[in-house]
Amino acid sequence: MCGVVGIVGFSPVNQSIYDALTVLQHRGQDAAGIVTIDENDYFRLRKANGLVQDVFQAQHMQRLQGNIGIGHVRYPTAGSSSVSEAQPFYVNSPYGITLAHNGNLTNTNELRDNMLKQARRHINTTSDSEVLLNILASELDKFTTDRLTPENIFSAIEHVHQTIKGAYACVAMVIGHGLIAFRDPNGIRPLVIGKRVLSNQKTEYMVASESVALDTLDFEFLRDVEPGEAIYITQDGQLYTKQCATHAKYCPCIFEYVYFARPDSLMNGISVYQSRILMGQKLGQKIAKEWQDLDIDVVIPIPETSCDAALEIARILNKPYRQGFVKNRYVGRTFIMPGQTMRQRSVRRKLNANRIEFEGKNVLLVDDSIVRGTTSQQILEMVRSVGAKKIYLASAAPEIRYPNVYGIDMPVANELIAYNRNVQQIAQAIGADKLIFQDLNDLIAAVREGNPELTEFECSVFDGRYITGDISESYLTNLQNSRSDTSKGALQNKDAENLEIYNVDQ
Ligand SMILES: O=P(O)(O)OC[C@H]1O[C@H](OP(=O)(O)OP(=O)(O)O)[C@H](O)[C@@H]1O
Ligand SMILES: NC(=O)CC[C@H](N)C(=O)O
Ligand SMILES: [Mg+2]
Repeated sequence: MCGVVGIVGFSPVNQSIYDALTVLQHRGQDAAGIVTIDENDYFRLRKANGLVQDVFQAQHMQRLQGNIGIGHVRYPTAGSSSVSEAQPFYVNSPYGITLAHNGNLTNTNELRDNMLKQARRHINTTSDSEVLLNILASELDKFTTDRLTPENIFSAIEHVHQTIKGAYACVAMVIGHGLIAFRDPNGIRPLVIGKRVLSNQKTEYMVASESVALDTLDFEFLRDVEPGEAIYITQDGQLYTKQCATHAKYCPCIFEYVYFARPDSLMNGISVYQSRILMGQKLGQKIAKEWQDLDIDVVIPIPETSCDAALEIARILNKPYRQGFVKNRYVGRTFIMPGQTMRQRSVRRKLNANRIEFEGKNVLLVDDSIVRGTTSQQILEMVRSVGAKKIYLASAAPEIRYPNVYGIDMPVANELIAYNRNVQQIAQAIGADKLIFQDLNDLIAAVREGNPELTEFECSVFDGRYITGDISESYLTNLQNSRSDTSKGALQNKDAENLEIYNVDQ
């Protein structure tokens, strides 16, 4: 669930893009990149594996000159996690284009073949985002004029929408022109736009995955970029917008609200924080109804994302809410780490139990979601070892039984703890005395309450329905073969690092 940002300003944007990426860090911890256009119309690029604070040193920031730029934090969901697949990507023709992408394409292989056969474009990595950039480049290349008009750009995006499938929220820059941003016709991945009016009345624009990036930089939130819509902001600050898809509709990813997004973001008109409070409320009511005679002493969240929901559950159940775990602030999110071994090792380093809150008590632990069960298995073991009597577990999201193909790295059903198991069997596998999940209808209702105009959500991990209509059994089998934890490990060991052609180490 990468994070993207783009700014068209009237003074250097390097620091602002850096700051925006730091507040989008929760969306991707694997690699970060910034590209700017300097006053001589050269791209200036720095990207590498690591957190934002590690990737950009003073010497990189000084080189990232220019008043227009884009940035990316990466959580790999296609290809490898090698630095050669860090974003933004660059292509030199036409004009010189760079692009950063959040999401995942579902027809990448076919597109890659077509690019080679029809446009004679070679793609040097296994990244779907490099394919996407080449499709955009190839569409822009069809105009023979020296300068593209806004209509040319929108027409190119229309064709991009017709060609690619899947989820994408993108920012791109074209030398001599400006910044382009666009969102897939289902609006699966988020994208917002904001502005900042300077004292000389000039307006700077910013697009970002989450509104929290606008807040941090004192940009005024304008609105969500609509599904299918494209935004074009020229290098001198003129804003153009157009709906570029014929059947655009809102079907945003519900997992953004469950886990990915920051609670202080406003996404598709819905406060993420409010949706989590409501998830807690609904689950609290279900627990009160179904576990009437359960003797719960205390409600404890598994930090960090579950805290908002857990607090509300405690309120509904009229039980004390306690911080039973201490979270190590120097360990990031475990779910978005690339391999299962790393995820497993990190849970124990990240969370430690406060014995006093557990000893001799019946505890209700709350998590926002249970995916592979990595967190809950280890946490429950730890909680038992510090003397908890009974351990009950509640998940603010329903059982996750299906792979995701739109930008969440859960490509294989049998890696999911709920796959082929009923609630009792999951409880047993995790080691819980009792387990309860949110109902899907309640989850949808909790999120929808913030914006009742939204009628559809992308819920495939819960119900196995894929909105783009192109996900077959054989697609999922291929995905399993290429992206399971075992095959990813093999790729990493082979030669993914050698794919690099741009040396970005310095
Ligand atoms: O069942 P699993 O495969 O372990 O995945 C689910 C867990 O992973 C996430 O936490 P994470 O540590 O990524 O981030 P957080 O601090 O935001 O909760 C999520 O909040 C759950 O706790
Ligand atoms: N999580 C994402 O949005 C990933 C973007 C892209 N598919 C990549 O793997 O780099
Ligand atoms: Mg968590």
